[in-house]
Amino acid sequence: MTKKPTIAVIGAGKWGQALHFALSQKQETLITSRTPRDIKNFTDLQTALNCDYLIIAIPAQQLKSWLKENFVFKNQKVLVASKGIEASTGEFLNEIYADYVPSSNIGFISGPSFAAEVIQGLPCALVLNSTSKKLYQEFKPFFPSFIKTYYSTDVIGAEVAGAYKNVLAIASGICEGLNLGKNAQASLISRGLVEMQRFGKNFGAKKSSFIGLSGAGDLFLTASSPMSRNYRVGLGLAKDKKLDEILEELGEVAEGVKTSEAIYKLSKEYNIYTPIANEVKLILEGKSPQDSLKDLLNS
Ligand SMILES: NC(=O)C1=CN([C@@H]2O[C@H](COP(=O)(O)OP(=O)(O)OC[C@H]3O[C@@H](n4cnc5c(N)ncnc54)[C@H](OP(=O)(O)O)[C@@H]3O)[C@@H](O)[C@H]2O)C=CC1
Ligand SMILES: O=C(CO)COP(=O)(O)O
Repeated sequence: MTKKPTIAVIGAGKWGQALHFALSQKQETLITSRTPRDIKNFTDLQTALNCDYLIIAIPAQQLKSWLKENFVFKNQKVLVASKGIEASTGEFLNEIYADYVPSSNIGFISGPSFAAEVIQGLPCALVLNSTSKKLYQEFKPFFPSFIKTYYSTDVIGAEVAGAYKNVLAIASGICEGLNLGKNAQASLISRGLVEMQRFGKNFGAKKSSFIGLSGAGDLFLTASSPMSRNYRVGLGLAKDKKLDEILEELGEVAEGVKTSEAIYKLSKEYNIYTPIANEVKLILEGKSPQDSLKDLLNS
């Protein structure tokens, strides 16, 4: 008799818990995290790492050290749920994972998906991006009927879109907080979409990923709703709050903050025109949003 496959979510923040809820509709799904929690099927890290299938929902900036300290490859199939670019090195997450998991065993989740809605079982559509269609076909049956899954091979496109939209959501929150109006916000979001596509193209991303769920889908979601943590960072910056204070109040990760540094670094290195992301990075460092607005209008 063949053994039933085992699956675990690693990282019990908002997204990890929502994915755990979703996957638990179809099969017993384990969950683990740095801080123990009173959640059904919560387990220790070693038990989770021994599962056949893993979904890893650890913030992008913590990933490298977490993998180094904890991860041992035992032929597990991995789905990455994080959205960000490592700020200190400018590395994409697929590059960081490449030291631990072969490309045949790894996929990246993208698309519009607020954890708060997924954990209520509300419908959504996600893209599972992997060079291996077999990996997609193995993960697909784990997802419940309220989540429609699509397959794409464009790993870098999904990664850039998921990371970049967080920075643009900060910009959009600033726009809202400054009461610049819906015309300005729509212009910002659509130029942001062009900008992220230009950035992605430099790294080999496909255009189609940016006009689909991973790009436009996730950007429209997060850049238009205070449900987004990144958008709320922008609202706070527009009200002249200090970044530390905003992040403390948030109490959850806002990946766009560090990802704006990574984009700034990469855009300088590769000479890519990324005006909106650059202004977000400068505002986070103290530039006045009004000065950024002037500079964007005149660039
Ligand atoms: N929330 C959402 O709607 C969505 C989030 N994402 C992405 O998923 C990722 C996680 O987000 P989310 O769950 O919402 O964030 P949260 O802030 O809710 O949770 C992050 C979790 O990461 C864990 N963590 C933090 N630092 C470390 C570390 N050094 N080692 C191990 N674990 C650590 C913490 O675990 P502990 O509490 O146990 O210490 C914490 O619960 C992000 O990249 C985000 O962009 C993607 C789609 C949707
Ligand atoms: O990625 C998300 C939804 O798809 C969540 O966005 P925030 O991290 O800004 O809340």
